[in-house]
Amino acid sequence: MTDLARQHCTSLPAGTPPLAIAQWQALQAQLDAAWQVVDGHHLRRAYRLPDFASGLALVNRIGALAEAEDHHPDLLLAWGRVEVTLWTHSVGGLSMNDFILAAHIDRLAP
Ligand SMILES: C[C@H](O)[C@H](O)[C@H]1CNC2=NC(N)=NC(=O)C2=N1
Repeated sequence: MTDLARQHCTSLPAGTPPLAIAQWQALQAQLDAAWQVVDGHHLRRAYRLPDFASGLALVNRIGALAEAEDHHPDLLLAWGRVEVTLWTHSVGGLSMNDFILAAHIDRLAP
């Protein structure tokens, strides 16, 4: 298990700034290589699945993690595809919480 996957999301004080480039690059290196940082603002991973039901099951498992961590990705479900997009609304960009939740998601078998 990575260090990130041992951590849990925490509520961030008002005014917390988004992570700087060097900070998110170091965290991204600890995740599955499938995660991409898009526009320096959000974190995205796409999964290919054999059918709709497998994607729905993955969405449900990610949803349960999101509720447990009180940190919620946008989830796109299509036939054979799930896309997970994470950012922290309260900071207007990326925070530690995005990388912690991504590390927990990486522990789920797709
Ligand atoms: C009160 C509660 O902790 C907040 O609304 C949480 C819920 N889930 C969240 N999810 C995401 N992705 N960003 C947030 O800032 C966020 N805030």
